[in-house]
Amino acid sequence: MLNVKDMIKDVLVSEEQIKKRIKEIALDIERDFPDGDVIFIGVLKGSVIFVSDLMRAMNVNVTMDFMAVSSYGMSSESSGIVRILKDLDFDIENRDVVIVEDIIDTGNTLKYLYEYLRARNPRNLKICCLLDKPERRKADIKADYVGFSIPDEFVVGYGLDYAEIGRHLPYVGVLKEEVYKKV
Ligand SMILES: O=P(O)(O)OC[C@H]1O[C@H](OP(=O)(O)OP(=O)(O)O)[C@H](O)[C@@H]1O
Ligand code: HPA
Ligand SMILES: [Mg+2]
Repeated sequence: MLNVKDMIKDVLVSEEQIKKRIKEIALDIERDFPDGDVIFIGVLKGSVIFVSDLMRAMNVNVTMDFMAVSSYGMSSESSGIVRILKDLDFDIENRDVVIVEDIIDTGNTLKYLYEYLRARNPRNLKICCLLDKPERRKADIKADYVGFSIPDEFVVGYGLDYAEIGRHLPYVGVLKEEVYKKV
């Protein structure tokens, strides 16, 4: 059986780099919300690993909720259509909210989510993403907290998948092109 590690071309962001950057992002969020009581909204499934590590780096109270959306499905190309598969459990009106995502690629997912959650009148609505691929942007959306800006390559690991493969890797790696491009 093909090992996921044989599908990786290079390690783009190492486990150590991720750990260090998460501490810095946590400090930035604490600086913006020193009283805590922030709601982190993780976007399933890709952000699960990031949101759980980021929460544990926080020294103020945070609560978590999740939304499930999907636009990529089993492909490496965004369909452009964002489907909500699970909505929030909690009311966010007048609350300080941070959407926590693994990656902004075309921006379609976050643009949709941002507008959707803005309509519920939170006091603050921020976006935090581990990875940003600015070259690929189609929707006009920017994150307030960014872990790493990366080139236009399809990556997996640390929550990110290709057809559900690779989420468990502790680092972010570039997928070999032959895995997702039919030649
Ligand atoms: O900026 P975009 O082009 O919209 O791409 C980013 C989104 O795509 C991926 O999710 P996916 O739909 O693959 O679901 P998953 O998190 O369950 O893997 C990723 O986790 C982001 O949510
Ligand atoms: O590079 C990526 N990898 C995994 N999932 C993604 N969703 C958008 N871009 C990516
Ligand atoms: Mg995915």
